[in-house]
Amino acid sequence: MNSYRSLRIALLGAGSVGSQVARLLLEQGDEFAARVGAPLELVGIGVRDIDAKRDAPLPRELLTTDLAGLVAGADIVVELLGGIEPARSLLLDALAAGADVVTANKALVAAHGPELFDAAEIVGAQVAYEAAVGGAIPIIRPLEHSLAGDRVTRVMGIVNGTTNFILDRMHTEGSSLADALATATELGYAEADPTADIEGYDAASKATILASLAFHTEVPATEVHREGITGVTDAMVAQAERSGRVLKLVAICERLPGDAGDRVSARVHPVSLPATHPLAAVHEAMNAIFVTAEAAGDLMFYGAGAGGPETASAVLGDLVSIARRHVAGGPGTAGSTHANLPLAPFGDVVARHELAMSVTDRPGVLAAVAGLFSEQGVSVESVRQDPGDGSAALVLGTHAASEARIAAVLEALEAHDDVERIDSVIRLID
Ligand SMILES: NC(=O)c1ccc[n+]([C@@H]2O[C@H](COP(=O)([O-])OP(=O)(O)OC[C@H]3O[C@@H](n4cnc5c(N)ncnc54)[C@H](O)[C@@H]3O)[C@@H](O)[C@H]2O)c1
Ligand SMILES: N[C@@H](CCO)C(=O)O
Ligand code: NA
Repeated sequence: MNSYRSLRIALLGAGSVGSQVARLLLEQGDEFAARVGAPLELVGIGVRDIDAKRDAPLPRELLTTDLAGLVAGADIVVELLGGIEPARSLLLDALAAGADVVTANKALVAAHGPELFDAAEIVGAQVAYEAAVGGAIPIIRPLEHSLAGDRVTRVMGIVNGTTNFILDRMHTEGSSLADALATATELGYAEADPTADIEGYDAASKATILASLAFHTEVPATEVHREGITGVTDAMVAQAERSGRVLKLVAICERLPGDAGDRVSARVHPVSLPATHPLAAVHEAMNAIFVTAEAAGDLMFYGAGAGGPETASAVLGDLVSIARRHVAGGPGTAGSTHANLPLAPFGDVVARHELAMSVTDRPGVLAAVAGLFSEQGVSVESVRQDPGDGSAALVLGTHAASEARIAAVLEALEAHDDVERIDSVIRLID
């Protein structure tokens, strides 16, 4: 090993992920030093309550409630607090002082990534956030580095473990959404406020990050169309199973070609996948991300998207890589927004849809309903009708149609006297 001075590491947060990062750094210090070429000195761990119970026992003398003091003088700040403030301000202070930053905070990177990256660029520092998407799965680095010479056309993935766990339990055990969420929370997958998971906010943050990286375009979180899983019913699960399909919450980031040039779309919503689709085999809280690039073709990244030690793996990978640059020198790398492609409105996105509805059970209703589809230029691919007691359950599958046209069909259906209720709308993936 050369004689490079030790690097001062400040760790903010000792929760599920932070306590594991601290444990591994302390347990494997010699190995990290060998890999980096300099000792990594954990100078302190910023916590809220020194006496709180932790997942891993940590040396009391390292714990401090003075987070601002800890950040000052650090070479690398590892932020594992979660939330926007005080994480944002602490990291901006760290960057202003020339420190590098590692974070797992997808909410922060999605909402304030450009602000952090700009602050880093001013001083030549780095911001690394591999753990923010797909937990342990290497996905940020592949998009930023390995695929830097290719043109990515689509990123589609299961990026929220909690909702995947819930939908999986609804399919495999007939669990209710509420029961499955309670289990996911007990297992430590869910966010502190699980609304972020089940309403799709967490996945939307990840979609923002993935789309921005994949397409070299700033994609604000507010531009990501978002639907969670609270509208997914037992009946929809049963319906999907009857068709040999599985419901999953996915993030889709696409480059949409058009006459006026390419545009970018990022969205999060449930989809119905054939049971044979590779993403259908992603069970429990696992994550998987499909990347399609022009030259590389299809790539799939699979692994643990949540969990303390798993996420710590990605955090420590970033830490080692940043620490190596300190020792070896050379420029840092960062994503770019040079392409700056326009964003496509959600209405322009095209998909096959399946609409289930309850209609009056009388002759001519099917033709009337089908007519509403054709009036909006939506072509019906399949129709199934189950007669009921005075009303009939109708399931119509469409050919690929824009979201705007489907929205118009739904409006017309809702206004139609013979349509009692729209039971569900789900997008189909082939
Ligand atoms: N847990 C996972 O599986 C996972 C996976 C990927 C990313 N992440 C991200 O990693 C980050 C940490 O997640 P976690 O699961 O460890 O959360 P956590 O809630 O278990 O830990 C956060 C810790 O930070 C502390 N904290 C928060 N604000 C503080 C403040 N102002 N001062 C001092 N301490 C403060 C909390 O007391 C808590 O101990 C989050 O950004 C999360 O989104 C977590
Ligand atoms: N709540 C998140 C944690 C990992 O980001 C999930 O369920 O995937
Ligand atoms: Na990752």
